[in-house]
Amino acid sequence: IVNGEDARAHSWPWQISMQVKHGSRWHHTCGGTLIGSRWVLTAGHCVWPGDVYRVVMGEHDQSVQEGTEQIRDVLRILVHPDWDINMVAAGNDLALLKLDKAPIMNENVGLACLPEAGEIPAHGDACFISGWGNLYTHGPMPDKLQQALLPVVGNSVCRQSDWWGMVVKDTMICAGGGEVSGCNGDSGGPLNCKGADGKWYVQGVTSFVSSRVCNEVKKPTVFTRISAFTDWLSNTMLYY
Ligand SMILES: CC(C)C[C@H](NC(=O)[C@H](CCCC[NH3+])NC(=O)C(F)(F)F)C(=O)Nc1ccc(C(C)C)cc1
Repeated sequence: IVNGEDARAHSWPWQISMQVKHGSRWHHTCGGTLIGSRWVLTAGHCVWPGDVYRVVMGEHDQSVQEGTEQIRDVLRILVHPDWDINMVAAGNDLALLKLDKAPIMNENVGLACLPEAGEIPAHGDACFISGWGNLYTHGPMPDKLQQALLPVVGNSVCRQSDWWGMVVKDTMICAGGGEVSGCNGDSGGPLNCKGADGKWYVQGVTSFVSSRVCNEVKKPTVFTRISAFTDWLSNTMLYY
């Protein structure tokens, strides 16, 4: 996240770190959201055939063993059937990770609330992006979970030619577009939006930013809109 701040520890208890094994070491590669006792939602572009992943929950500072971490292996990976890495603009940038065992739910690890099918966050809705992605383009990753206020940009604005244009589909949410943005490593993480009931809902899965510079003005961070995939999510989690 570019121009964010340290999150208060464990204030987004559904935020997970998806880690990939390189040799004998594990590296954070993407964010994700705990949406079921054994299910994590992340981005399709976070999954590469042949890689081995694990999920770390209850994490805050990745450089410190805080005693709140719970680590699980990934038993099964289900990438959305219409995701195509060569057609990022088509959307469907989703993957479900089934964990080998459910984590213990506590004040540091909990399930996200998901929106009703078809719910579209309004232009100007105050949402927060969270993640351990780069602090600036090609910059370092932080140790502590970052967060940043990222107001929703309605698709009619986001589709303007000097913004994202027709890259933005109905199944996407734009947010930000100023000096604050997601960046590599935030992929797959949540867009946290406060509902009318005062509860936080995860409305989006971080998908892409400008390929020129993460926080390019008029190129908001683009999220996969979860409320457009409620059937796929429930059917997949029910079946596998
Ligand atoms: C240096 C980085 C920031 C480059 C930038 N990376 C990204 O946007 C990556 C992965 C995107 C998947 C496609 N490979 N995502 C992120 O950095 C995220 F913000 F989501 F955390 C990018 O490729 N962005 C991109 C790629 C394709 C498009 C087409 C839809 C035009 C738009 C933006």
